[in-house]
Amino acid sequence: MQQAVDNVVSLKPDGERSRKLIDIKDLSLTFDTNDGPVHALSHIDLSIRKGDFVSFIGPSGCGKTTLLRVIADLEQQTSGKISVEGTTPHEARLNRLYGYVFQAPALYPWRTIEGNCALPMEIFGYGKDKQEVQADKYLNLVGLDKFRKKFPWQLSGGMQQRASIARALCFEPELLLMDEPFGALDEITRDHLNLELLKIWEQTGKTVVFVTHSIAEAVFLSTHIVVMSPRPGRITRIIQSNLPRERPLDIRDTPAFMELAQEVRECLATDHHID
Ligand SMILES: Nc1ncnc2c1ncn2[C@@H]1O[C@H](COP(=O)(O)OP(=O)(O)OP(=O)(O)O)[C@@H](O)[C@H]1O
Repeated sequence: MQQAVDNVVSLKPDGERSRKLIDIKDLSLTFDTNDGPVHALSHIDLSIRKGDFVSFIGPSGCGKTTLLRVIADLEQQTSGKISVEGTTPHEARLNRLYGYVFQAPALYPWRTIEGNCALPMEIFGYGKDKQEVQADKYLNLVGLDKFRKKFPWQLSGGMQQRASIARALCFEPELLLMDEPFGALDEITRDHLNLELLKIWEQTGKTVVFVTHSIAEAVFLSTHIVVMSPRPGRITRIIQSNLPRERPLDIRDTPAFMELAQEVRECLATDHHID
């Protein structure tokens, strides 16, 4: 059964329904390859409201990254419609609506952490002073203020990933698109960055779309969990979290958390066929 995020209650703290930021209707994407067509996305319907934290979860090849890339205007759909803040993804990109965090931090080794953070702002034509103020603000937010003059190779993997989150935030995009940002990190660092990310989400009120393979991570972070399945890539279920917004790590030991994780696990198992 498919249920759009839009169909479940998504309330702002004052009780009002927040506005739609991403609206996807009957969207499909087929890649033409030498081995024939690959149906990466099939009939996707999804609405994401401002302030939501939405995770895409599903087995390898179910189209999570492709869907994120369509939102980011890095891939074009074959059919169907998508709007981002009421415009095309292309216009949204030109309007600097989103910051994108990749699985690998992708920092330039010859630039300092501060210099890496400043890069998108340079491209967008920010003045030097503004670049400094913004880099300062977001390096502080991710706890890297003391490392601003270091080069990426002088930092741990987790710190590099925090720097790439600061880089994605420093031009104040409304939307944060994150493609398995913590997938390559050890569990302790990952826990720590999950907490940091929730804190940033609370403090900045951003909308986050997050790709993960981890059920625990999806349940811990999200307001909505989008379960996907492959061949063709499609949404099989959208689960709204009933967990409180405030989430210490030990929430994972509560019955409510475990029940939700079990629900996601069952959805994944139902649709996961190994060929
Ligand atoms: N540029 C491309 N050209 C051809 N096929 C592609 C391309 N990009 C992705 N695919 C295919 O589309 C399908 C969906 O890929 P995608 O990377 O979105 O899946 P995913 O769920 O993110 O997988 P993973 O969890 O392994 O990262 C896969 O079958 C993949 O091989």
